[in-house]
Amino acid sequence: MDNQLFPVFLQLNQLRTLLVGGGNVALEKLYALLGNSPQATIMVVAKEINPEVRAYTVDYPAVHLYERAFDDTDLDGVDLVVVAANNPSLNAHIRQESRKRHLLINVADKPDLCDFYLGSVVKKGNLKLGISTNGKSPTIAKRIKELLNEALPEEIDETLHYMSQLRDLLKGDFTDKVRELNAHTASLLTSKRKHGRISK
Ligand SMILES: C[C@@]1(CC(=O)O)C2=NC(=C\c3[nH]c(c(CCC(=O)O)c3CC(=O)O)Cc3[nH]c(c(CC(=O)O)c3CCC(=O)O)/C=C3\N/C(=C\2)[C@@H](CCC(=O)O)[C@]3(C)CC(=O)O)/[C@H]1CCC(=O)O
Ligand SMILES: NC(=O)c1ccc[n+]([C@@H]2O[C@H](COP(=O)([O-])OP(=O)(O)OC[C@H]3O[C@@H](n4cnc5c(N)ncnc54)[C@H](O)[C@@H]3O)[C@@H](O)[C@H]2O)c1
Repeated sequence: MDNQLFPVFLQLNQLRTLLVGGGNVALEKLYALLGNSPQATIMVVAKEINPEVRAYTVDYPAVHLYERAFDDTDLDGVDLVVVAANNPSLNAHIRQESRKRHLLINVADKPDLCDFYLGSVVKKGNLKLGISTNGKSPTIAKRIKELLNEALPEEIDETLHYMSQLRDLLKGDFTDKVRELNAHTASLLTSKRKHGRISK
């Protein structure tokens, strides 16, 4: 199967997300959503919301918990849907209703029902890398995350700040700016090549 996934980085803080389910898998999804986007507005709907979900979300005022069964009207006014419920026919129903409304949906661990997948994430300040294995092995995605976390220096964020300031100082048209920014960063690659860490 070829790899058709198109990566994007969502401003979840500007969107409304519905999470159906309040168990362990829902908690994992909340870690992923709020860990990256602490101001995300999330409506959690579940027949039973476990105490860990309650405890974790207490510090996030934009998360709203509703302990009751899912209703189709929960899809009104949301942008994104994440399902972590333990009921296959409910999953299929929410998938169908979401598509009718042109809402993008993720059903945890059910690639066939997903419009988008969650990825493993490496974060160093302003640098964020999303890792996908096209659904082949989330375990490998996790290992690559750990590898890159160790390999990338924390100082990379300082470099980003410096480059951002430099860009603001540069005069000239777009082409001139790009040329100058490339010239300033070319040494990053050549010094690594010299030390044999990047092969050509
Ligand atoms: C990124 C991460 C985000 C998150 O969930 O937060 C994520 N899964 C994570 C972990 C993880 N999930 C599972 C294991 C157990 C070991 C294993 O199966 O490898 C582990 C590893 C662990 O926990 O150590 C079980 C599992 N997951 C899926 C299936 C079904 C299938 O593959 O067919 C099954 C089997 C269920 C079963 O056996 O019944 C499917 C999906 N999981 C995805 C994302 C999407 C593809 C991402 C990609 O392309 O790589 C996709 C397609 C849809 C989605 O759920 O979005 C997080 C990364 C870890 C991290 O960064 O720490
Ligand atoms: N727990 C795991 O490690 C794991 C791993 C892989 C896959 N899964 C799958 O992920 C799914 C969720 O797992 P879990 O461990 O979080 O299960 P769970 O039983 O802890 O949680 C399921 C949640 O779905 C809610 N729910 C059920 N019917 C509902 C309805 N009609 N409306 C609203 N909420 C409803 C329940 O109230 C509960 O909060 C299951 O399908 C499970 O097979 C779980």
